[in-house]
Amino acid sequence: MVLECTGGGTSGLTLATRLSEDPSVSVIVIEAGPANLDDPEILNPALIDNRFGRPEYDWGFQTVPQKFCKDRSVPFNRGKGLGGSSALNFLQYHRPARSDIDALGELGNQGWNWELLEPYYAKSERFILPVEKNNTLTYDVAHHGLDGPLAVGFPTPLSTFEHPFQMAMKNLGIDLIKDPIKGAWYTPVTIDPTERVRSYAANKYYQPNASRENLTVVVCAQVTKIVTELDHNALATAVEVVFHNEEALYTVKVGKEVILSAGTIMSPQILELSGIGDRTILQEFDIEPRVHLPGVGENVQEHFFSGVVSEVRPEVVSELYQTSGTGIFGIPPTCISFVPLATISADHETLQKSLATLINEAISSKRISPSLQKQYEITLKHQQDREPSCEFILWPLWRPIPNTPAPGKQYLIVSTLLNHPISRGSIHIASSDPLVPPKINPRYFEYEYDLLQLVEQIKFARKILDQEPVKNLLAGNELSPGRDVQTDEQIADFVKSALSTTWHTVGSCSMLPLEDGGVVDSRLKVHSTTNIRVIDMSIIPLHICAHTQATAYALGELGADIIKGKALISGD
Ligand SMILES: Cc1cc2nc3c(=O)[nH]c(=O)nc-3n(C[C@H](O)[C@H](O)[C@H](O)COP(=O)(O)OP(=O)(O)OC[C@H]3O[C@@H](n4cnc5c(N)ncnc54)[C@H](O)[C@@H]3O)c2cc1C
Repeated sequence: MVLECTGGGTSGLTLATRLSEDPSVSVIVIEAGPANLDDPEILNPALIDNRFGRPEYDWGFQTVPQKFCKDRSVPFNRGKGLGGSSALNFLQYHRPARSDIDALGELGNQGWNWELLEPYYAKSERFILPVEKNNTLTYDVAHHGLDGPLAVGFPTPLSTFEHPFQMAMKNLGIDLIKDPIKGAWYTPVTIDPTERVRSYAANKYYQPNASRENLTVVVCAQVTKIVTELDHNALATAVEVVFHNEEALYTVKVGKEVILSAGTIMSPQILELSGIGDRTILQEFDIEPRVHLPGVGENVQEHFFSGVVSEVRPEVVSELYQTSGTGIFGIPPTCISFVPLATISADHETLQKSLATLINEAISSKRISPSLQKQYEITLKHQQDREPSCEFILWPLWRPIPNTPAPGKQYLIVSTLLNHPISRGSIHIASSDPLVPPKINPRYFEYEYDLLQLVEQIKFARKILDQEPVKNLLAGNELSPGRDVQTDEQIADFVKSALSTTWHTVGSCSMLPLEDGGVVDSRLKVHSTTNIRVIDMSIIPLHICAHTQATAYALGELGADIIKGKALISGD
């Protein structure tokens, strides 16, 4: 049996490594980027954004101008090379709330719930307990896997910012908790604390198994098309995979299955180039439609990301450098809180009502599909049940957002993420030329509700910075938005200028029933095909309130068991 995995990223290498555990199975991974193995620029965990825009590491995508966000074209970095975005990400690692995973089943995906996925989070993780006793850190070993390939731990040393942040959150009525997901706590990171290197799909899954004879990895090879044959029931079967390498095109015959793991941006592009997608879009680019699947490239969701930046008192900066070597400015952020809107906003009931009204109006005017209606109803219910949808992170300023910092000064940012957005975007081909990047349109703030919620979050981020003991660390100068930005309208205007991607995009190949605009079924097979699956973050149909890498690994693990016939065997 031969399986082709296209995309050697987070889910792709997890999947390929697990599938090739069976010597009777041959696995070929085709990765567009270079191998980049043992590269200190990737391994050094302090270098988190040094590779942005460099084509050997980053696809360097951009969105189309955002109509509801000042026509800005927002940078959309994505990892390129073995490990994919796990080689480029900011290392934070944690699982989502149970309710987010149960929602996958509620949307019609038989068998999907927390009980299904939880063992696969655990299977991928090797949580390494801190060696030094640290009264600041909290964790619950029961929430972690201990024997998986992916080393996960806490950065050492921590700075002296974490404890004040936690205390400020407590003073603001946020529960301090041991582990995810509702409250303030310390996220572990994908750093191997023993080796002090980034732990990612390439060095923890692939490299230890690279000598397997049944595992072949081809790099610098961009898949351009899957060639299919149609049977009398119009079911498509993949027969060849075409890839581009150094100006030439190559073809691999499909042995058994093709699995797309090219990520949320590129998996829909490969499907559309192969004639699987909305026939109208395909015809626009003279691509022969093989399977009419209008959901391809639709239902795209992203965490919206903004924040408040404040100057740190100079003496605090020097204390930090003395006490911890590098202080917070040299370590990845670990202070995270996921909280319900109701906890942070006095206006939450008004907002909830406006969400309910928006849903009702959209239904009665037939502006949204029944599938989207189901998604929105789940989002509203999560709000009412006080499930988390807002996120706050304390970290050093790693880039000016958007005002320019004064030379020689140090800043902190409380970032805030809106994790259950209402706006839905799309990712479609922009050309029949596979080397032309797809058109990425997140449609930020198409629904004003998202803007209103983010404004509330910015106001709460300010409260954190104004709260002791954090306040005492700061010089009192707010760099962004700046103290002259006070009214809701002014904050909304700032948010539109400052909004960034969180690189957590999902949904472009949503796992949903066909009649609900789905692209893959609950066993991750592309609808109306016999041997094409998608296994990466693009299949998540309703966004989770968590960073996404833990889920990308869990999907790779689960996907391997589905293919091996060890999970979701009867579809229930
Ligand atoms: C800058 C950044 C910071 C992030 N920070 C965090 C964080 O701190 N914590 C967290 O949990 N998550 C974070 N994420 C998100 C997380 O890393 C991703 O959600 C996850 O890694 C996605 O996994 P994936 O397998 O879906 O895609 P990827 O890991 O991106 O893999 C896709 C792979 O497919 C390859 N590919 C694409 N097209 C083709 C083609 N045509 N042919 C062949 N190969 C192809 C790509 O080169 C890539 O290797 C971050 C992401 C980024 C980009």
